[in-house]
Amino acid sequence: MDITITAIDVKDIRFPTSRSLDGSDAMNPDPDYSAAYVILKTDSEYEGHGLTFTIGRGNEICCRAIESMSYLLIGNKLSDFTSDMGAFWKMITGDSQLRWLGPEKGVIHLATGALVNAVWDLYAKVEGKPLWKLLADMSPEELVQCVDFTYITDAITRDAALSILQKNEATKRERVEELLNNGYPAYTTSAGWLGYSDEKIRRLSREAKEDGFKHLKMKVGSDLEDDMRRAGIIREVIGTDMELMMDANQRWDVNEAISNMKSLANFNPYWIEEPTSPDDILGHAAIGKEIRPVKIATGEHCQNRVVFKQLMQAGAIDICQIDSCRVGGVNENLAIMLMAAKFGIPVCPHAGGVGLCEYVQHLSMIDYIAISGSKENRVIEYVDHLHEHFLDPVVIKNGAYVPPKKPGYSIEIKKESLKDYEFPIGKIWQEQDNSPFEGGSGG
Ligand SMILES: C[C@H](O)[C@@H](O)[C@@H](O)[C@H](O)C(=O)O
Ligand SMILES: [Mg+2]
Repeated sequence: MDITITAIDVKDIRFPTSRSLDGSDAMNPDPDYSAAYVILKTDSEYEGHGLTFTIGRGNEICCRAIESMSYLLIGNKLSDFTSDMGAFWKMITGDSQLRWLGPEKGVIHLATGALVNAVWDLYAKVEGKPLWKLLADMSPEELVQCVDFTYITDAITRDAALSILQKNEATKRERVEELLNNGYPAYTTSAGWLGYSDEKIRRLSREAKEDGFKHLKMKVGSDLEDDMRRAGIIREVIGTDMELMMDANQRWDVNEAISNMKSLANFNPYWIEEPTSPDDILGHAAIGKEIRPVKIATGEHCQNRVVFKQLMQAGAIDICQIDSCRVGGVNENLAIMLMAAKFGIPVCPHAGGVGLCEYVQHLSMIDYIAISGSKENRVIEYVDHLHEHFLDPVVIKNGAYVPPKKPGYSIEIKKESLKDYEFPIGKIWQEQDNSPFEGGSGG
């Protein structure tokens, strides 16, 4: 079937999560989880949905960027894109006037992520498959065709990527079966938000353990004494057979990160995430040298495959935290996961936010099936917020993501939620208490 993209709807969707301090960390004390949300309309019954994640104010800027890019899609047939997904990606990031705003970073790249993912959602729906399966059914040649290797050939060539995929081809089916039986392991961040009281942290840590999670992440980076006290509470509840990860959300300078992690090492952290600026490749390398065996994790603010490449080349990261829509969507994440496989670095995606869990499960699954071929030392972040707004929400069983079965990229938000949470006209934002203009969450 061939369909044409006829129009693009963009919506500014915001959830007032700052009221309960869900998602709070040392850098971001009051996030309102938000989505610059896009719907690709077609001349058929199919729609492609996509979003990029922000934490509130400025979400409208992402929406405007998506609108500015939409002319690149409208009027095109889906098959114009799907016949060569790599060329599609080069086209959508290649408009010279729009590219000037990045290139391939910041708001314009967040907008790219939303649009690229919406095209993949549409493609998967038309093919009647969940995205992970659509990718799993591609031959190594088809999968490698989705990747734009511009700027990364010094780390991975098309041929090197192809041989990684070919090596895994014969055993792909076994891993699909294994995934369907056991799912993909998750870790939880739900217990560790910085704004939560000690009682709440204690209760949620206990629940995480009872729910079968083997890894839990806490926030650090506000005050060292406070971080140590909270780490002590969590360790007391989860014991020593669960891994504890720490996330500083870019709060520290390089030397500060080293000295604080020397103190926090007493709690045996598995990794420290975003210890410093996401752009500081040499800084991450320096921190890693001083604090290993604690691992260095980063990626949720890593702007594109080029920075990931350098982090890997410099031996600056031990854990690669891809983000589904910070970079340019599925295609660029395939490039990053292929590089990670080449460098032997486990991919543990950033999730949570709104819709990020729904998205990244598909990416980790294709990583396991076709790229790294392994689940060893790999976990997907899981956060228990806002899933009720999705038509095909994630399912977690025994601390693992259950592979989605419905066609698409699992990112479609329910119509009523799109209406109620649209900023500033939706009913949630019209209620006085939530108004950002009245001393509410938006400040
Ligand atoms: C503001 C957000 O909730 C962040 O704290 C969150 O994305 C976090 O860094 C994470 O790793 O989940
Ligand atoms: Mg983080």
